[in-house]
Amino acid sequence: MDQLPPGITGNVKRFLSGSQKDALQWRQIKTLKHYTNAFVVQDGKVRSLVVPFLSTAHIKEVQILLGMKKRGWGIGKYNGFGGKVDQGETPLEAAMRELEEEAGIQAPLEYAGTLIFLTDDVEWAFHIHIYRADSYTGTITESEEMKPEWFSASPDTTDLPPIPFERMWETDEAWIPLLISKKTFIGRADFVGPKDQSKPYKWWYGTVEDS
Ligand SMILES: COc1nc(N)nc2c1ncn2[C@H]1C[C@H](O)[C@@H](COP(=O)(O)OP(=O)(O)OP(=O)(O)O)O1
Repeated sequence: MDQLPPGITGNVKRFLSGSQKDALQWRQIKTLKHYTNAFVVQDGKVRSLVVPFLSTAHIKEVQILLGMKKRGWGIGKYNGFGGKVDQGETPLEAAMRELEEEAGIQAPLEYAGTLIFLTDDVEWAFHIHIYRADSYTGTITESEEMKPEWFSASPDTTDLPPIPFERMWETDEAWIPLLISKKTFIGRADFVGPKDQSKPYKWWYGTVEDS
């Protein structure tokens, strides 16, 4: 196995890695702050596609709920719902709280993966606990922080817009497919540049193997 980036542990298998400039090293992790990010991924309608001269294929749509961040860190970007883990909370409790505060819903969240992000303007490493759920209860409601919207993970079969990767954090495109296909993942991405224009220069994503 190739050398794992600092902060990545466990029985992992590399899925994708890269760098803009090979000479640059991983940033040093001085302190970690814990964050959450929660996604609802649900089956949509079953569509029938007629394949000429062959048969009719029945394709199930997959839909993902994202929120457009209206303020603060990552403003204007689409992401899952989440924020800092408060003192005395477990990451799961924080994820449930943030999902309710930001999207107005409750969901049976399950652990999906872990991401570590470092960047110029912030001296700590973001340790993000990612969760997903297949269903939710309550009414999806826009909050002061997030504007929720459904997107399609199977764009040819639906009227919903495709996942807006061009308006998400760069490198999200690497792990969102793992989240959707329920493969537990772990990753790290180091960014450079000022806050709203920071770009990844080194990244590593892997799947977590059963031990
Ligand atoms: C590249 O960096 C990031 N990528 C992705 N996909 N998500 C990220 C990245 N950096 C941070 N995040 C996530 C982690 C959290 O879910 C939010 C940030 O949380 P926020 O700063 O809004 O924390 P809150 O507790 O909500 O802050 P308030 O005090 O403003 O409520 O973004």
